[in-house]
Amino acid sequence: MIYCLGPVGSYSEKAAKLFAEHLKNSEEIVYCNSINEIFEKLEKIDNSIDCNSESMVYGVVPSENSIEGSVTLTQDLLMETNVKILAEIDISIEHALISVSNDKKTIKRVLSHPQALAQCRNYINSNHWATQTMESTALSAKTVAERKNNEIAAICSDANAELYDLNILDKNIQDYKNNQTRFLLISKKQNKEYIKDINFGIDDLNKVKSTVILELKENRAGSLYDVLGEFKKLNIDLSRIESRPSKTKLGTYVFYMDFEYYENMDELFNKLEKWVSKLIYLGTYFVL
Ligand SMILES: O=C(O)C(=O)C[C@]1(C(=O)O)C=C[C@@H](O)C=C1
Repeated sequence: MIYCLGPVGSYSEKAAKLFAEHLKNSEEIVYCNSINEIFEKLEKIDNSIDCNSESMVYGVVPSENSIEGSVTLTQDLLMETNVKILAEIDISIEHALISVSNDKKTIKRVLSHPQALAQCRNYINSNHWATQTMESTALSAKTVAERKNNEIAAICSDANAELYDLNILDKNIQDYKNNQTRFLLISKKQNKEYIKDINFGIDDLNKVKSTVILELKENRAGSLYDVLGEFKKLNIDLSRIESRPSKTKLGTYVFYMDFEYYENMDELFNKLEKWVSKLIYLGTYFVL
């Protein structure tokens, strides 16, 4: 079973279907109303079941977009809940404008997920439309269909036009044409060795990476440098470093780091422990 942001027609559903192709017995997709709900559902699960079990429960969440950057809610919930990352996939996002109206001139307000509205900011501003945020792009399409109002339109994938019987008024409307969102497959599990549990049919370790969240012990000159030095000494290539507020005090941060496969994580963690007060290991996982 895979929890993802619904309803039918969301980009998260598309990601969930792609992940499902690699998972045994996990074709069933369960639609949630929000990203929070996905994490809440996973948190409640008994984590003693093993990854190959038919009852394994997964979640799919958006983590990062090429125009807007991090999906901060997902980043925060990764830190605050006890889930692990099992795989990652990047999806091309092409937004369309859809409505019950078949004339763009009647539109006064556009509905969508905040990430999608932000990805189309210039387009929306140039048309002088008001905006309304929704929990997902597909929910905005569903809402537009239900309200039957010529003045509102949804920003979502063009597939929603057929799903909700609406007209496509414009296609490929995001401000930068090459728009991609990264999605994560997550589950609740303690085991450090997921990579051995799940068979994604990938042997290439170049397609494996790890993510940790670190909080520095001290705020002094060179404390981040010391942490980065441990990666350098072990010759581990970092692919992302991002800071988020620690939420304990203004001006204090935690660091999210993605890095290439390294066979001895305990060795790395032992070295990092000297410099960090918190180390959350989010997993070693496949890039599909
Ligand atoms: O609303 C959706 O369809 C989603 O799956 C969410 C989401 C996101 O949160 O980034 C996914 C892809 C797009 O970047 C816009 C919205």
